[in-house]
Amino acid sequence: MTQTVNVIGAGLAGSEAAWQLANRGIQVKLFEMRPVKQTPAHHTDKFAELVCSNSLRANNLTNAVGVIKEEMRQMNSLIIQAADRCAVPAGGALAVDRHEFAGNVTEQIRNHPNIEVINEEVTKLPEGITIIASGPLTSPALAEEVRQLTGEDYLYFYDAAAPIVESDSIDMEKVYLKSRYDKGEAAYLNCPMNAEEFDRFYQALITAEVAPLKDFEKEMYFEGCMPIEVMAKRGEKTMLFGPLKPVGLEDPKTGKRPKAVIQLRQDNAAGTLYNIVGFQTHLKWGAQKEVLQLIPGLENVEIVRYGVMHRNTFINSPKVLSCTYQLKSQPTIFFAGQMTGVEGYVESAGSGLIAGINAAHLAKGDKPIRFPRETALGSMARYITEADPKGFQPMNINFGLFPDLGERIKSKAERAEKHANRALDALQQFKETTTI
Ligand SMILES: Cc1cc2nc3c(=O)[nH]c(=O)nc-3n(C[C@H](O)[C@H](O)[C@H](O)COP(=O)(O)OP(=O)(O)OC[C@H]3O[C@@H](n4cnc5c(N)ncnc54)[C@H](O)[C@@H]3O)c2cc1C
Repeated sequence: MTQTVNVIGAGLAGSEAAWQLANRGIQVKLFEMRPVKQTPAHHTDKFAELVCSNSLRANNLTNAVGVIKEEMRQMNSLIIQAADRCAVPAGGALAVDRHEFAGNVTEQIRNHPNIEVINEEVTKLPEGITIIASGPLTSPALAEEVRQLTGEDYLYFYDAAAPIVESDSIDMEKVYLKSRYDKGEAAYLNCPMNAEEFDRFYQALITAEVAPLKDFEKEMYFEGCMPIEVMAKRGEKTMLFGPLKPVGLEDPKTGKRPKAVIQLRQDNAAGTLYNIVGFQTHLKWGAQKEVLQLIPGLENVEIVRYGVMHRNTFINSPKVLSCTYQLKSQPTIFFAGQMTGVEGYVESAGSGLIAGINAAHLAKGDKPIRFPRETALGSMARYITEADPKGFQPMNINFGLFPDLGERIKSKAERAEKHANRALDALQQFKETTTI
């Protein structure tokens, strides 16, 4: 008889895992604590809520994260299908209307006959096969359970989220619509700065007041989600080669390249909201407004959501997990999502996809399967479980994911598609020769 599988957390990973299980005929109990108990970063009661950027990043085969998306499409991924349905213009990226997207995922999960949603906080692990997908903001009681289960000390660090502003409040005379190197449609609003404007903005940013960090938590940032003020303090060049990079963003009015450019990305389908790209911040709210108002075009900006910072919890995957996402010491327990140390919406969902498939195998009395190393999904699973466990750091979302595939794609950009196609062929062959 097949067993029921518990999934804890209806975020990107848990929703995908539940979907994969349910579509394989497995009964799923999906536990989600929101809205009974909120996390410090979520705002709604919807599943798969995107807490910061509304972009799922590159959507083409010349980028590793584009390859994993394509693999997930071919694996009937709930998250990627919903994203495709709710896409908003974003050049070569797959960005979504976050409310439509989360609404879509929630509806499909709630309407699935094999999924029972239980709105409560899990404080003790349930009996039976269980996928823990409670994310970087796992509630403290469950985090303690997991700590005891894995016998490992947790690593904590901070992540940051960027502010969202009203498009009505942007001075459209001063900004221009363009994607870098005119790739894809012109999807970004660009705020150009000359040397003087940049200098004023830069000085304000490095001297602005930062919200206090709690004593017991170590100040440690993810490179890919580093607060803008922390980056600025590393030197102005760090910003000019980072999120304020002007190359490929010449001002159409002058034909010239500004000293710096701040980009805004559409955040909802109606186009009434924009988020400030790469502008995660831990500045005090008043200071945030003052600094943003120094950006040309944003002098009268209305901020609908300020940048925030919060804790991130993850396990030492190379020590405790196998590449099937099972706990080595207790194979009926799976981990998925950011808890495993993957970072990013798509990567989290991708690990949920594999954990869901494997938990379904186990529930039916079959052996879990290992995705081939050649595929992006398999490459990611191997990386996080085969990395050096000493000082294990979650993966950086901006620097390409998969050390194998990701690096090959980056270093040999002109042959990227060939590498990507090899990954997709490997997946195809895997599907033809294995019962997935
Ligand atoms: C502030 C912030 C900004 C980020 N910015 C980006 C970004 O811009 N781009 C990007 O790609 N990635 C970003 N990330 C990373 C990305 O959000 C995560 O990788 C992704 O959401 C993780 O998916 P997940 O399913 O593991 O966790 P989540 O999506 O967080 O889902 C976990 C779910 O578990 C629930 N839960 C927690 N504890 C319990 C419990 N005890 N019982 C029941 N339910 C519980 C939570 O309510 C939540 O719904 C960011 C993360 C954070 C926290």
